Amino acid sequence: MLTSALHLAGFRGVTAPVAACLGQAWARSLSSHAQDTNTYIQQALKELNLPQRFEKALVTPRRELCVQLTILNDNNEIQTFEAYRVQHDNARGPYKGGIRYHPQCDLDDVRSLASLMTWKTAVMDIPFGGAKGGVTVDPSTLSENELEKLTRKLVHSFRGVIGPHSDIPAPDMNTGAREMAWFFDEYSKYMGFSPAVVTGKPVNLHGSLGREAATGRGVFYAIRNLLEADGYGSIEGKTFAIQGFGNVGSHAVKLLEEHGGKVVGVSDIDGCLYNKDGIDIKGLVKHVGEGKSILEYAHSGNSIIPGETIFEVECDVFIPAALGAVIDDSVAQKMKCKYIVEAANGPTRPEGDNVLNERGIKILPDIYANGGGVAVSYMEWVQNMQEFKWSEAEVNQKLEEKMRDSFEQIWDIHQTKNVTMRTAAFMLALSKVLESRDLRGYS
Ligand SMILES: NC(=O)C1=CN([C@@H]2O[C@H](COP(=O)(O)OP(=O)(O)OC[C@H]3O[C@@H](n4cnc5c(N)ncnc54)[C@H](O)[C@@H]3O)[C@@H](O)[C@H]2O)C=CC1
Ligand SMILES: O=C(O)CCC(=O)C(=O)O
Repeated sequence: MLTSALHLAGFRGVTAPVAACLGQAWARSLSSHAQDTNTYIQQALKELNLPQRFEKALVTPRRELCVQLTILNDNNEIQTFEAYRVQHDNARGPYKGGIRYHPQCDLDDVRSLASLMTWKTAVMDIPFGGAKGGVTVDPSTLSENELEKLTRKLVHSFRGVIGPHSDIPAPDMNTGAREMAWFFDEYSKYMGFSPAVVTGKPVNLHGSLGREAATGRGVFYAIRNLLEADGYGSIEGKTFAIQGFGNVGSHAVKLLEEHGGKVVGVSDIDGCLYNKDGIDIKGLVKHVGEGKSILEYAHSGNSIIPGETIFEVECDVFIPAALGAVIDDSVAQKMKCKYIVEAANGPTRPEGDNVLNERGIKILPDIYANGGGVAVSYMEWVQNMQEFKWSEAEVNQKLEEKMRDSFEQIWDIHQTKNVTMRTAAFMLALSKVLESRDLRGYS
């Protein structure tokens, strides 16, 4: 595959993609998040010895949709929100990627996340491209009724560019099965029954068994593969610290605990819990499931420390599982772990990445480590298309195989080309996307 990428070095030029962003200037300069992702693309292109002329086509999204959503809130007042769908690349298949509800979500953020999806689906060898969506909203300030109205309005605005064969959304931060059910229902009102328009749906509404836990489960397999390949042994007795205890984080550390791992630090938006002897994760999952804050779990040896000190917790593996761009150079200097496994999207900034590489801290990158979610989303889509249902054991087994196959390819490039695992993963992804573009005759 590397050979085919090198062969592509001589291939004809690539078209400037079609991009249309309503309401915001298309040509505005890229700021932090998107530029960070582009830096990693540039590093991999250099290692592949591919000409820089590929860069523009690979970093530029093919389409951007920016809309304003208006809802009548519970007090009968009008509220408006910015929403985005960025379709980055579809050379390998329909656009695919989650929808995030977050107060700091903006176009730059979504651009970066959409690009990461293109590379992630390629690394995971799933026949999809990459996209991402987001709404600038703090969902904790809205009632369930208001969130439902917002989600249905989103479908109304996006329905022209999404579809089971064109662009398939999924959950991301602050969205889950409930929002996906509203999404499926609203889209089906316009287009007829279409369960495959969105993945991550409730199991009783055409969702896949295993999808809810899939990203965290994939992170668990990723850690296991890494420790084994690097000769560091099994998960048993190793220590872990995690930022983020939502869908991805909680499922990942629950499995780590079940396999003998000791989770010494857990942080979320409220703060950080620390216990050098290991936090009882099973108990914490139950506690948080009852709607309580992790900080109310400060007993039996658990102490509360400031949220940002999670990065300084001594452990074998640190898992960022919340927001992007949290590990910059100054945070990277303070980290006391042997490995970082990126469950979040884009948690490490390039300058932080450099520091960590210099310090010998090994990073398993997001485009592989959190790829379990989209892998099982693909399985959900396949089941919807076939009107068939697989057992949870079948789904988990296929996920485990996918995580192993992709890891082996990344590890092989990492070892043979003497590059970081991040660069190896991007080299793998770029070569696949470029090959598809070539085969399709993009010029
Ligand atoms: N849900 C999915 O299937 C996938 C999610 N991801 C990524 O994983 C990450 C987490 O996503 P989810 O678990 O789905 O979101 P979630 O909304 O279920 O949980 C987010 C967690 O992050 C915490 N958090 C938010 N802001 C924080 C801050 N400033 N400091 C510390 N903690 C903070 C929240 O308290 C919560 O525990 C995101 O980067 C997302 O893009 C990646 C692949 C798939
Ligand atoms: O499940 C999916 O389709 C995409 C999930 C996602 O947004 C991600 O992997 O970052």
